[in-house]
Amino acid sequence: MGFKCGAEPEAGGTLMKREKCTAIVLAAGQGKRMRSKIQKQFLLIKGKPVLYYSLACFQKTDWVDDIILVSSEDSIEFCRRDIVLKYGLTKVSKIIAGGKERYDSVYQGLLACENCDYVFIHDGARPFITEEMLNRALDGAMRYQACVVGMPSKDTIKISDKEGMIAATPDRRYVWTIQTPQAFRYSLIREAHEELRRGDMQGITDDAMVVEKTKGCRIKLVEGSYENIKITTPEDLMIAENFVEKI
Ligand SMILES: Nc1ccn([C@@H]2O[C@H](COP(=O)(O)OP(=O)(O)OP(=O)(O)O)[C@@H](O)[C@H]2O)c(=O)n1
Ligand SMILES: C[C@](O)(CO)[C@H](O)COP(=O)(O)O
Repeated sequence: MGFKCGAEPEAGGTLMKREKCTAIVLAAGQGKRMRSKIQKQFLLIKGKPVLYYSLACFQKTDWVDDIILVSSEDSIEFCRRDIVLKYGLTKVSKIIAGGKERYDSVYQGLLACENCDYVFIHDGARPFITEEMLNRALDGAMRYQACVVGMPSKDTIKISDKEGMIAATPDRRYVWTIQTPQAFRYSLIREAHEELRRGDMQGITDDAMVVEKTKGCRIKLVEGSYENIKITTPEDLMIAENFVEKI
């Protein structure tokens, strides 16, 4: 153990033949903000489950070797029968149970990886990823060990104090809203999660934060897309219905 951040960017490009790339797709959340009886990742957009779309993108991307699907314990059988088998998602090598928090589900996914060199961590609630986006993220991870997709903020961002008063206005040229997938060299993200789990995971909302807090490596930002929304509240589903026409 003891991952060292690369001082200089490594050459990006294609994976070497022996290098293995695994996608961990998270679908173990409760979807409380969606206020729906069915977990939001299983709701339908144009007749197919939200979760299907990102799995299908990893499936068709040549250099993704396998997919680990993380679901809640009682949805494993549904995922196997009604998503993986139904849509012929042959790269899904394991369907495992997640944990209480998102970072617990990620950790279970990391433990399930076998002989993995690079890993994508992706929210199953973000259906609109593309192969180009995966390419940019992997290229960034190969150069910098860690790379996340996001988009420059279209809005002016304010930081508030505890009383709800404006405390600061960051320079918008440097403000990004962060999405998934987030791509990492496997050894880096596995060690980072293990280190932080020995300490305080409070307030951890993405995987880049885990690396920031433990390893201090520079993490590359690349463009995702403004369509790469996370299905979080009911109106997101209506927006998604429009985006899916373009796939
Ligand atoms: N314990 C958890 C929590 C979240 N997730 C997954 O992480 C992604 C992003 O999380 P979020 O949108 O917050 O999903 P939920 O936790 O399901 O939503 P909510 O916070 O509204 O309950 C989703 O694909 C969700 O299924 C997970 O696998 N395990
Ligand atoms: C990982 C993430 O999707 C990046 O935007 C986001 O942080 C997940 O947050 P949530 O609290 O689980 O919605």
